[in-house]
Amino acid sequence: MQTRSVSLCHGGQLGYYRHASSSTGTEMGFAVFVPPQAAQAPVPALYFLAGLTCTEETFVIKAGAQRLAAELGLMLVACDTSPRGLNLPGDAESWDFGVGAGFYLDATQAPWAAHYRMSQYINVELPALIESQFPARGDRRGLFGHSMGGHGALVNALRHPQRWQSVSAFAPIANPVAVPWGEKAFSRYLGEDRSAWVQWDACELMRQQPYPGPILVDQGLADQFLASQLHPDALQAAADASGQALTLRQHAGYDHSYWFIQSFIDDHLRHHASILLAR
Ligand SMILES: N[C@@H](CCC(=O)N[C@@H](CS)C(=O)NCC(=O)O)C(=O)O
Repeated sequence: MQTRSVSLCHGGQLGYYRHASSSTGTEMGFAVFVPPQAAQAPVPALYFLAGLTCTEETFVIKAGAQRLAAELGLMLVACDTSPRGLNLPGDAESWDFGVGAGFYLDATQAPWAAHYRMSQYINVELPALIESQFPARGDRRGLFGHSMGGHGALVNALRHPQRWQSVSAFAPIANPVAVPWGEKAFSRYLGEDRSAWVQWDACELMRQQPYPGPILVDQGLADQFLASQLHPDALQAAADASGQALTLRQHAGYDHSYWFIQSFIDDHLRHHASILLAR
């Protein structure tokens, strides 16, 4: 692991790092905010998954999460949205597929399957690295994200509830099998057989087996992607059908941007803290 920079922030420490990832076969960047409480004892870590076109820097710079994380005693971890630097055919032709658009799944189709293994990365490799290099508890992890990363948080928590003790999402792509972003990515990463897609769709997974805890989702009603790509109504229907405890809050006037995230980030940190810091 290589340290790019470390800065004091709200009494804690914000660092940017790089490492050679065995999941992706590339160098991956990530950011960690260590709250001041970690000087006394290991703290819970809350992992953020960003949306299309973002990097590990986006959340750190734009969400405004560090102040309250420092107060609550939560570590924050932000990772990149895909492998980079591979130059696979077609990986840089569009902003919603390939570089910056890994969808937090494990691809099964060539040439993506060898490198686009973001689910393995966020579920296994990154927590192992974080818990060996930082004062993070291995028994209290939270997962949240935005848009493509909201999809990533929901599906990975639903698939691995034993790894993630809390989960929430901002404007998630809630039903990717039914929208253009999901269809484009899944048909290439997972192949044309749609039966393989359902294992990476939050609505489908929730109907099979609800997540064993409450889920918080915030959605802006002026979000430019709401009708075409996000489908929170499908998530609510899946929750109703499966008995999932879901708090879906819809906010008039808010769009898809980090101004929306910044406006509700405190509620998400408190949601995770209420679970991860409970005795
Ligand atoms: N590049 C796209 C927008 C992509 C986009 O909105 N990405 C969202 C996630 S889906 C984001 O968080 N962008 C980074 C930002 O707002 O800082 C466009 O030009 O329309």
